[in-house]
Amino acid sequence: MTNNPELDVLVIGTGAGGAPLLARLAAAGLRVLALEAGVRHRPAEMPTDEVAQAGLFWMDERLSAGKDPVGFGRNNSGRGVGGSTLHYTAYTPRAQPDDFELLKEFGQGVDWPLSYADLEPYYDEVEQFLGVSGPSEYPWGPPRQRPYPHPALPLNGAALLMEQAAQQSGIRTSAAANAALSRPQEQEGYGLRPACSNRGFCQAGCSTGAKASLDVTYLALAEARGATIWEGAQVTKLLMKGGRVSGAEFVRGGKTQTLHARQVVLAAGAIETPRLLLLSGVGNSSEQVGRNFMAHVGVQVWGLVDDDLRPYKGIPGGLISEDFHRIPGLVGGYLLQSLGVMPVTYATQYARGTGKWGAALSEHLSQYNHVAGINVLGECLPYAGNFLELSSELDERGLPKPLIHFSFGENEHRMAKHAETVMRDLWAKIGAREVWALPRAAHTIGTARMGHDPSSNVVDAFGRSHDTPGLWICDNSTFPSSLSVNPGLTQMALSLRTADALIAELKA
Ligand SMILES: Cc1cc2nc3c(=O)[nH]c(=O)nc-3n(C[C@H](O)[C@H](O)[C@H](O)COP(=O)(O)OP(=O)(O)OC[C@H]3O[C@@H](n4cnc5c(N)ncnc54)[C@H](O)[C@@H]3O)c2cc1C
Repeated sequence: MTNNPELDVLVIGTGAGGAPLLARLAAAGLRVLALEAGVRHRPAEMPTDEVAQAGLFWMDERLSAGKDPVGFGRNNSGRGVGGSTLHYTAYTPRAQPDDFELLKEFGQGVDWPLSYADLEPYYDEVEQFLGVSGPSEYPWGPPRQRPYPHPALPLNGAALLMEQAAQQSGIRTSAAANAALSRPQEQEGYGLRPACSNRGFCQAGCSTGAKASLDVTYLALAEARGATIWEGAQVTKLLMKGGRVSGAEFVRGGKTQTLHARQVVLAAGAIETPRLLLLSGVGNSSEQVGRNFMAHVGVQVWGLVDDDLRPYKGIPGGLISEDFHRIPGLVGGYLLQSLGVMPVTYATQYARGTGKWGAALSEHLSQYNHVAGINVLGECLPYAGNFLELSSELDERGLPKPLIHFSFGENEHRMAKHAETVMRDLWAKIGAREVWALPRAAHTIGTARMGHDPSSNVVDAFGRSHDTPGLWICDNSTFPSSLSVNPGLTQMALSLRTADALIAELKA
């Protein structure tokens, strides 16, 4: 049994929510420790081999229900020091101001309890710190305070084709903001991160440190400033004392241990965070824990072309269009992004999306070097029927598995259809021989929503629990709406904002 009464803050999870906050708290001189279920995956130990890299993903079984059951596992969440950023594509667009005000604009969805202006300084800080590479001019959203710290990265084969097709269709595109370096950058606590070598296996882990996963950026800074990270430590319960959260019980090296702290930050992601809250019976007087689960409309459209594209090569996240940020008749909109894809991931997505198997699948995969993909991230509204609950099935620790109910609503179906038509047209423009769509939902969002009203939200606008002192939540679970962009940058900005509120409270 371990006990450390001196700890100011205990952080659970070291992904996009946990890591920036850990660094900020440590830099403020607070005594902080993070418990991370996964282990360290150092860049030099990342083989260019998707199968060997399965350890980057959260593979414990999650049960899926509903009309559009979400495929978990390698599809959508990470496990390791750095969380899902170890395998993210590192697309880092900002949300647009109106993303935070869907209800005001459409009378549907939910408004955030904060605005773009509240997040803007944090967006800027994160982009500079990670070393985001991006365009000097970006056609969408408000003007930036400062340019991106590095020029945009080169486009891969699919991105070049998408750019050509979009030009013919009158759709504007731009090189995307991507948190991989186009020039070397010194990183406190890590050393020199080199420029990206275009290896292309970003989603199997970057082997050079060029991609800004959080292990080589905010977590390196956190440790340099005195934070402690315990890897391989899976929290199984939040502990209460005197009506407040006082620490956590966790399993490390086969032993059950406990740690106590003045404040606890839950940053375990949008599935494990509500699961832990429900398992512990904490923070749920609103009865909203687990509710409002969202996953982006993520349909992909692929084209078969003559060019030898080698889809595994180059930056997988290169080209973007936000021309469909608003679509008449729909609530919200979507962005278009070019794809790069590794072979096993592609085979899995193709088999899942088309139901093809055996000889038909093998035959299709023989053309892998000639496939070009585009995908969308579209707004998903929060629905009462989309939620996480504890299943009666138990995992190997004897804890209930999470069961996630998910069905797209009318808006999501219409958006996916709209996007599919746009993308099919794009591939038709450049003469693709065959075009097919893979329906998909992307990212895990919602389940511990932030908002002003304690009766319908789990945390406040800073991530502070409405009903349980000592508890903060800082991960994708707190998003009130899905936003029509990739969630990573917004999550890191929120993390710094939560850290500032926490520091203010601890130092008051
Ligand atoms: C394939 C893929 C590509 C992506 N690409 C992009 C992209 O290009 N751009 C973008 O913005 N976003 C992208 N994302 C999404 C992005 O990675 C996530 O939105 C973001 O990392 C979520 O942050 P989080 O803190 O909520 O969770 P995570 O980053 O997943 O961190 C949660 C951490 O908590 C740990 N944990 C969980 N339970 C426990 C427990 N009980 N005890 C201790 N530790 C625990 C986990 O191991 C994990 O390390 C991608 C995601 C995937 C899956």
